[in-house]
Parts: sequence; structure tokens; C-alpha cells
Amino acid sequence: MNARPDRLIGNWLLIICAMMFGMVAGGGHARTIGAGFIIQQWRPLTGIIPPLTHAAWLHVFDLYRQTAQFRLLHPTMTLAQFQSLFMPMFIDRDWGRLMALVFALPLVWFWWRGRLSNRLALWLLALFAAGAGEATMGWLMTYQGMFGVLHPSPLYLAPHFVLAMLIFTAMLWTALTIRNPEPPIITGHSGLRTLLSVSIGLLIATIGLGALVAATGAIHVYNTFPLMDGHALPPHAFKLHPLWLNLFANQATVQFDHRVLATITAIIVVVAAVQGLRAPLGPKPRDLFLLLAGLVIVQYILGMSALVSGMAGLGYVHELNAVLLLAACVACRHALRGAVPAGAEHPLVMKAAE
Ligand code: HEM
Repeated sequence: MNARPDRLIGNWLLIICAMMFGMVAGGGHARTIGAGFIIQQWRPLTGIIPPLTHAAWLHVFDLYRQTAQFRLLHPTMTLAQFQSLFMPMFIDRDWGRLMALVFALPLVWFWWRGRLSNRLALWLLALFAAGAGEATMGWLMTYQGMFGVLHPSPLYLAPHFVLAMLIFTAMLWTALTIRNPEPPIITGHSGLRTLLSVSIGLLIATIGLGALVAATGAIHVYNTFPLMDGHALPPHAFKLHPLWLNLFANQATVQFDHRVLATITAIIVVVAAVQGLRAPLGPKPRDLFLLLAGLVIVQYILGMSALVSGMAGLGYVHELNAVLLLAACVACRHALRGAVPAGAEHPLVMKAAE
């Protein structure tokens, strides 16, 4: 990392984080309206322009008509209906291209101008490569449409979402560190710091399980809370063979797993937020902990409401709020980066604890 605060670089990376949030919003919207398999071509550079002629539209429609999803689920779809699904997915993909440009071009420029240390530049390059991997994974998920698959598979969607959240976490952490490279020493709250690290891990795992719920359409079954149609664990939870498949493809099991892990996660995040609010950390961290408490409560209520109502729109808001919740948790953890155990407040000890 660069040793002095650099607001320009930090703000640039915060813009990338905001763009990643936009990407989740666009991808989630495309999934909600069922547009996941609509674009069956992968042209990272030339695909930046949408079909402009009637013949070009017929060509992309023809590609979609080769999918099992079209043949079995939407055989009467018209070109106009296809176009209305195509555009949201297209805009999301172009947003990804724009994000890659907004990341890559300043990266090269800042590095060339000596504004980035080699170490930081290489780290950012690694994040860029991870982003390219994320895009490739997204395409592979989409391309499954050509092989008899009816909907984007949970085995692709969950890792796709988890990788996005890992990149988002790393990007946000880097941006915050560049804006504030010297953490203030905070004595006696290293336990809270650990709790926040655990919270981040649990949130990402819960988000992964949430993606399984969304991908399997499990929002449409067991619409009761806290029990699942009168059962703590529904009898169908192990009906698929081999057994491990239930963890990814059985609606009962993935919903059960998401409920249980989400409850554990929410409790731990609330405990961390309350501890943070009670600690004398100053107004800025206090605001962050307040935000964390608010977002985790809203997240839980949104999850329950989406489930009980079966409304995909609420599920979508629940998805977006999860990203904001993760961001708040990362910011709280970052604010406590300089926490040291009581009695170990020497700066050298602090550096070792980093
Ligand atoms: C810390 C708490 C929670 C987190 C971080 C979380 C995260 C998520 C995420 C990220 C998704 C969407 C994934 C995607 O669209 O690819 C999701 C989906 C879902 N979650 Fe949660 N969730 C939490 C709590 C809950 C709770 C308590 C419930 C219900 C009791 C719940 C029920 C659902 C349902 C039904 C969906 C599917 C929505 C849809 O199909 O549109 N969640 N969750």
C-alpha cells in the first residue's frame, strides 16, 4: 500500500465498488425477470453494441431459440418479448464492460505516473484478473442454456455471487486503506475486531446460500416462518441422490440451510454492532456500527417477508441490501484495524497485530 493517504485513488476504487453494486443490481434484475439465458453469444469487445438491424435481432433471437428454455418453456415467445428481456441483460453486460474500463485505464495511467506503488498496482491487477474470471464464470453459466439446462444452475450462480462478494470486499478494504493508511490505535477491542472478521466470513457464506435459494426457486416453497410447513427440517430434505446434491439442488435443504446460517449470522452481527455501539470509539465508527445494526435487522425482516409473501421483488431488495450489509460490516472491521489487546498499545505491537 502507499504510505500516505491518497483520496483520489481511494475514491476511484470506491467508484468501482459502487459500480460493482450496480452490476449486482443489474444481474439480479435480469435473473428476476428470467433473462439469464437470453443472450447466447460471448463477444467481450464487439458485443458492446446492441443489435441494430432487424437481421441482427433475428440472429440473436435464433441463438436463444436453440436453448431448451425457449423450446420447453417459452415456445410462443415473440421477437418483441425477446427484445424486452434482451435489453436488461445487455445493459448489465455493458455495465460490466464500462466497469472494466473505469478500472483498467486509470490503473495503467496511475501506475505509469508513479501514483501507485508496484505492490499496490500488482494487487489491483490481481483484482482485475479476478473480475475477468468472474465475467467468464458468468458466461459459462449463461452458456449452459445451450445444453438442455432450463435455468441458471445453482452450482454456477452461488460461486459466481460469492466470488463477486470476495472481490467487492477486497476492493472496498483496499479503497478504505488507501484513504486512511495509518489506523488509529484502539486499546482493548481486539475481541470485537475478531468478531467482525467472523461476521464478514459468515455474511459471505450466508450470501452464497441465499444464491442457492434464489437459483433453485426455493422462495416458492415452505412459505412459513419460523417452521417450514410445520417442520423444523422438512422430510424431503434428503430425497436427492447422491446425498451431497441436496445441499445445492434440493429446495427444502437449501432453504433450511439459508435460514439457519442467516439466523446465526444475524445474531453474531447484532452482537458485534451492539459491542461497537457500547465501545468509546468516537462518532464516525459509532455511525458505522449503527448502520450495521440497522442493515442487519432490515435484512432479516426482508428475508422473512420475501419468503412468507413469495414475492420475487422483495427477494431482489433483500439481495441488494445484503451487499450494503456486507459493505457496512467491512467498514466497521476496517475502522477497528488498529485495535490491540489491552496492555499492548505500543505501535510496533500494533503493526504485528495488523
Ligand atoms: C444475514 C441474513 C441474510 C443474508 C445476508 C441473506 C442473503 C441473501 C442473498 C444475497 C440472497 C439472494 C441471492 C441471489 O439473488 O442470488 C438471498 C435470497 C433469499 N433469502 Fe436471504 N439472507 C439473509 C436472511 C434471510 C432470512 C432470515 C430469510 C428467511 C427466513 C431469507 C430468505 C431468503 C429467500 C426466500 C431468498 C430467495 C429470494 C429470491 O428468490 O428472489 N434470507 N438471501
